[in-house]
Amino acid sequence: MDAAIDLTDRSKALDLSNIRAQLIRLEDTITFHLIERAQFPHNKTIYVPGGVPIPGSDLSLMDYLLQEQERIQSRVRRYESPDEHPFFPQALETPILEPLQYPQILWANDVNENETIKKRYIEEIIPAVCPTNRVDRGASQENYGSSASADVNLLQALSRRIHFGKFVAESKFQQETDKFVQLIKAGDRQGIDEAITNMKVEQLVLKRIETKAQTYGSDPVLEEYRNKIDSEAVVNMYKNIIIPITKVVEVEYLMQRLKGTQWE
Ligand SMILES: O=C(O)C(=O)C[C@]1(C(=O)O)C=C[C@@H](O)C=C1
Repeated sequence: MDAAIDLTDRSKALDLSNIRAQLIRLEDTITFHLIERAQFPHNKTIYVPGGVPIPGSDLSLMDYLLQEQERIQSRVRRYESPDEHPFFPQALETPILEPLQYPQILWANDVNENETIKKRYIEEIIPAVCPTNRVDRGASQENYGSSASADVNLLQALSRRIHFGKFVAESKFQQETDKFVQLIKAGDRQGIDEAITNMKVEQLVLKRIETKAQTYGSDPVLEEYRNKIDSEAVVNMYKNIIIPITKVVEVEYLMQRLKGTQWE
């Protein structure tokens, strides 16, 4: 089954089972990128502005690489796609490719949780996945570039997964419009949060991600390559960071959903 979501077809893009299939596929991407990152030490220096001297920039090495990656990817339309959100909007350039015509799927909104995602990534995810109490004491200068490259891949995948919450929210709004209009009009963020929450689905996500971290994180043949990634850290990351921020995206998207509509 090809689970890649078709953003050129509105009804498919808003079908909740298609959206969830996309979230499931992104779990694989995130798990594999985590395994890539976890083979290197924490390398704290790459997250500190000026920690690694960069000619003409006082950004951290990771921010520098992320910004430059976004700049070049903007040229091939990455940020025209409604499921992509930049960390450095000011770095984006006019695409060299012709614009694509996407049907309107999402309502106009300016929700972008990337600052929060990056902060929690640096402060919580990386220390849990790449602990400093290793034999290398958490640093190896020769892996700075590789570590930052893995970070960029991971942050982009996490951002995509989390901002898919907008499609989930739009789909739920379509399903239960009257209920959401009332909650949104009342400014009831907590009520919206409760209405978009599905504990059963969350439990399934956590169970599945644990199995994936354990399975993908161990070599099928070589005993010494077991537990390439701490599955408990991965489950906690989903439970405490990814799912909660996805819900913030859903709630904040819905809070803007009535602008310019008949319900405003
Ligand atoms: O699948 C959904 O319905 C979502 O809203 C996504 C998600 C998640 O982040 O995985 C978030 C909130 C729900 O409680 C369940 C799952």
